[in-house]
Amino acid sequence: MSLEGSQVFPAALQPGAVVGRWRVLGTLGVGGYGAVYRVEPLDAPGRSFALKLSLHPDPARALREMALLLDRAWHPNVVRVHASGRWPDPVEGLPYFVMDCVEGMALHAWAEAFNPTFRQVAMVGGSVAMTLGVLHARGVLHRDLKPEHILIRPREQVPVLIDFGAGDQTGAATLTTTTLPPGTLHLRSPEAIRFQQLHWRQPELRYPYNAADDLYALGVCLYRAVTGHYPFPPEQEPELLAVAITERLPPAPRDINPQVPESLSRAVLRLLAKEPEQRPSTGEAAHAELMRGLLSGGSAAFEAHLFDEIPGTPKQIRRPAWPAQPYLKPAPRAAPVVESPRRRPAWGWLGVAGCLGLLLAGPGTWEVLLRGWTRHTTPEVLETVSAPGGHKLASAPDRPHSVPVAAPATAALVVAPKEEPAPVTTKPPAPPSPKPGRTLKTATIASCMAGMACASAPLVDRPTPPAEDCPQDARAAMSALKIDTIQWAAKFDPTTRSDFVTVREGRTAVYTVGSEGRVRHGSMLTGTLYVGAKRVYGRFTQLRQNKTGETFPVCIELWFLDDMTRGVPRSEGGDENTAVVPNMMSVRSIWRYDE
Ligand SMILES: Nc1ncnc2c1ncn2[C@@H]1O[C@H](COP(=O)(O)OP(=O)(O)OP(=O)(O)O)[C@@H](O)[C@H]1O
Repeated sequence: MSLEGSQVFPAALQPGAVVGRWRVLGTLGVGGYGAVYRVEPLDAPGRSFALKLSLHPDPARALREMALLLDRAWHPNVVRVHASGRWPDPVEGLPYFVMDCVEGMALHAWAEAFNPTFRQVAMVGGSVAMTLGVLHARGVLHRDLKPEHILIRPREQVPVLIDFGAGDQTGAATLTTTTLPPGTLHLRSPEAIRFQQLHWRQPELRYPYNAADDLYALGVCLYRAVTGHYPFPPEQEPELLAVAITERLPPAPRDINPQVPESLSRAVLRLLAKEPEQRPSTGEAAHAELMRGLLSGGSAAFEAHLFDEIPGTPKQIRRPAWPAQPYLKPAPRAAPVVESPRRRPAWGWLGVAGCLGLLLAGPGTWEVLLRGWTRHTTPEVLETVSAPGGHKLASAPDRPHSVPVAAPATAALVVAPKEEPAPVTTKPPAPPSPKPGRTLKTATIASCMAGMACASAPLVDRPTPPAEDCPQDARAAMSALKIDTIQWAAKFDPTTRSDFVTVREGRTAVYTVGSEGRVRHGSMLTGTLYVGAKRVYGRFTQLRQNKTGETFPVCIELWFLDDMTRGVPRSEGGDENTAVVPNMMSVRSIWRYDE
């Protein structure tokens, strides 16, 4: 392959390409930050290593990951680094480092492909917990633990942690430019999400990520391994997912897969406790809990295999079903997570958490709660936050930031018929209605009447949304659709003849006008609107192709052609949550959402 080609596509090196003194043999994976290749040394062919080539010229993240792996994160269960450099220019090029090539499978894939015993899973989980314990004691946090980052070597059944790119160590300057470190929503702890909801108007604040967050993520990984499902379905709308993580108790693993030994089920659920202080306090404590049943009398249950095999098709497992109503019980804040009440919820559950949460939560949460409220009018609706079409099998796309390499190049461009959020447009010249603040006040008064002390919601202008990189899969999809460098017209409400519409902050959908690239006229863009004092900003992350219903990840923003600036100027009217704007506006594809 030519050097020129390689320079342009660091994520697509072909076998035979040479990086420093390493020859590429194949691709192991492509994540949001780096492409990982199987390589061999030019001077010692036949030995396999993994080379992670940064997709970004800024060396900060790669250097930080390397420094962690070489120094404080050194551990037998953590991938080891052997060499580093820059490519193609040894000084100015993209940073890369070379590590052990872990001949293993991601934890969830291993669980399903090998159908190990609960003993083996408990040992693997315990080993990861111990490793985290050691790292935490050294001040190292992984911060992006997920099944894809726990590789299991099948022969020895030894877990190896990879991808410390989001990792942190005490004393290091923060690289994070967002409230939360890079990560995946369905693995975020409830307290991290609550922090973001409380402080969404202060993007300069950084969540103090800590050991309890890593242990929560381990709980999610183990839940996925022993049940075949994530405790909260990743394919849910992000707002619903966030509410579920903060407010709902997942079913015990044993309720999904009755084979899970009681003690293991309890240990996994403890890792998922809503409050960090209800989780094991250290990795070592988590290890002890995961091992408890193995060492006591009930160890026979640990000899069972995770899943039943489908008769007549050895090696094919039957994944346990996920209940249609998984979250029947609200999570009372500060109650032990293992003691889930059977009662139907009363008004009182909106208590202190509801009061504070409703007053201070981010727009997504407001929107979700409001939708529930207006549709059902009783608080019981908040019990059912499962995905509209029920929980999908865990093999459905998990939305990791890494794109599995085995998938075809168009893997991100999946057909995923899924209920979209209703557009939040309302027709002018009617005044903004219903006013979210009013509905929320009703809800808030209800919770205040339950005896809680409540303050009134602050009415401040929102800062512009924080900067954010466009994920790799969205870039690939936009290139494939041939819309990566264009701006085109869209309408908030294609059914009205009005020139202006009233829009509301939160989840929204707009419709493209005219076809561009491979995108049809009338395709739907879904995303989030931010209502500022002068302009309305919009970030759209999914495109649904008109007629075919195919969905694609994208990075598209509202753009105003007249002044060539992000966002659409507000017309007269509206309030802090709603704005009157032209129905027809421009959108443009971007590779980074800027502040
Ligand atoms: N040392 C390794 N041995 C084998 N495979 C690896 C190794 N390191 C990474 N991989 C594979 O490459 C994929 C991407 O690597 P990695 O997660 O480090 O990249 P990233 O850009 O930081 O990803 P993310 O977007 O998840 O943060 C991994 O999910 C894994 O499948």
